[in-house]
Amino acid sequence: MPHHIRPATSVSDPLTSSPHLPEQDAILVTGGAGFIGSHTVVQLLSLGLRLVIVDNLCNSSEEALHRALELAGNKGELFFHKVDLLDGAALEKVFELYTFSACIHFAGLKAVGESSQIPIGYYQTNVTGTLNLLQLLQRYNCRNFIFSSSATVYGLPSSTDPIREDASLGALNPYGRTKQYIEEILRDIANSEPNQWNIIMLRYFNPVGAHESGRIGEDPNGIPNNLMPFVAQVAIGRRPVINVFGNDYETPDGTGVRDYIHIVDLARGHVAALNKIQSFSMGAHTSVHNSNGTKSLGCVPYNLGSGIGYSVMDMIESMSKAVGRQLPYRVIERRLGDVALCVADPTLSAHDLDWRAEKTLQDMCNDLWRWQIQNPNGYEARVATAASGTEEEDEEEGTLREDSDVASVASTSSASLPETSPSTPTPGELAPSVFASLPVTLLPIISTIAKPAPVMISAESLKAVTAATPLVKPVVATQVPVVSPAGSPARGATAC
Ligand SMILES: O=c1ccn([C@@H]2O[C@H](COP(=O)(O)OP(=O)(O)O[C@H]3O[C@H](CO)[C@H](O)[C@H](O)[C@H]3O)[C@@H](O)[C@H]2O)c(=O)[nH]1
Repeated sequence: MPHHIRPATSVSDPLTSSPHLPEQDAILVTGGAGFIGSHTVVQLLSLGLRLVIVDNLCNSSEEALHRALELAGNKGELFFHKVDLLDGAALEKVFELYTFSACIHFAGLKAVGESSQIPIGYYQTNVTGTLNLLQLLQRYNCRNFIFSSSATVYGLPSSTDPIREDASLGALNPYGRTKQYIEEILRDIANSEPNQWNIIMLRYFNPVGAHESGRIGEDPNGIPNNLMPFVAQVAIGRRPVINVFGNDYETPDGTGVRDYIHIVDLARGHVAALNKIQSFSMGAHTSVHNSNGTKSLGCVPYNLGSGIGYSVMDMIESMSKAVGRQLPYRVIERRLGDVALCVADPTLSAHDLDWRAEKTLQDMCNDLWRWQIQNPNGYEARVATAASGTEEEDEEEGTLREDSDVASVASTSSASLPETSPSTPTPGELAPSVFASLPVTLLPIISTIAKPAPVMISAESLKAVTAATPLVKPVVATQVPVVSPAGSPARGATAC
């Protein structure tokens, strides 16, 4: 039975508020408990949508889903299945339970360094996992798909200009190549069934920050690879000093420049993409055609970035402002594979998706700090691990403590918390329940997909029921590199 996103009242609807779904349909969200996934879930729930989350929780916490539902004011519906995408049989059980109108695919592994050490694991998890998912989507006739791609697919920028979607691709590591290959696969699939697929590939630049409530945020495993989670852990006192990877780049202050984007802006980008897909799904019912004459969107990449570049020193300065004291840093050698600058040209997203990044750098830092100070060890489920620390972490901190080459001394005691602005979920239509007979609870969680009929359990018993599932970390993003003197954002960019 074909499923379509319910047409809005007219094609010219701005479609910015709430994508409407047929009454019995749901949106499948893979990796929905991860950093980008959970923030997107808040946006979608706030619109009253029905979501089915599939996540193996290897790098995420179900607690994020509980909090997401709270943040959405208990709007919408959320069903969670702890399933690994490599377990095709378990995944199919999920497809047997619901009718999906669209899928947002976040799940995957995302650590650049690790991907060079275990490339087979990365190709298997990211590429094979995606193929399993796509096979089922095709079999169950859902051809509306949003993919978490990454600016990493661009590889080494050929110039210092902001990067457009038509730039050449050339990922530099196995992680990036999994994203690039999946993009190619998606193009092939769209071409194989003309006028049927609506696929949007969102190329994330550098997502940072947290929900403004401080309730959900990034909770990396072990030592953070990315700049801002590391900075936040220095701010909270879990690590002694920020390492600045080189200050001899061709940038205004010599440190690397990137296009940082607030996680909530990024999450809104997924709603914008869903709206775009909805308009084409509508086209299937009407005489609306794409500009190239086709009735479907096909497969289109969009950059999700601000178009503004900030240096590492800009980030440290803004985070210091958020925290209320100068954070300690030291300059060390460049990190292998880093580029000087990488910034998005967000023109196409603004034009086609009616989406723009709205939040400021200070918003990103204030919100990140709020999350970090309210959740010093991340989500509750990880407290035990974080508190004991890994051997690697202890070793590193020991080394760093002896290092005197720091710009200032960390002191968490003077930490200040930025003012909290209450979350204001977008009002939206409450979707009817998939299972009308089931009581609506705070978080209807279906834990067992081994049975054909869903079993709803309480949030409290969730951990007991969600036994072991190996594999995959939920996704997150990616990025790439532009420039500005400290505190003054540069539109676009110049050197690489
Ligand atoms: O401890 C750190 C971490 C990072 N940096 C610097 O901070 C900037 C941002 O680094 P991130 O690691 O936060 O982000 P990247 O842009 O390097 O990495 C992103 O882009 C990569 C591809 O280029 C991958 O996609 C990766 O997953 C994604 O996070 C870079 O100039 C980097 O050199 C530091 O100085 N110190």
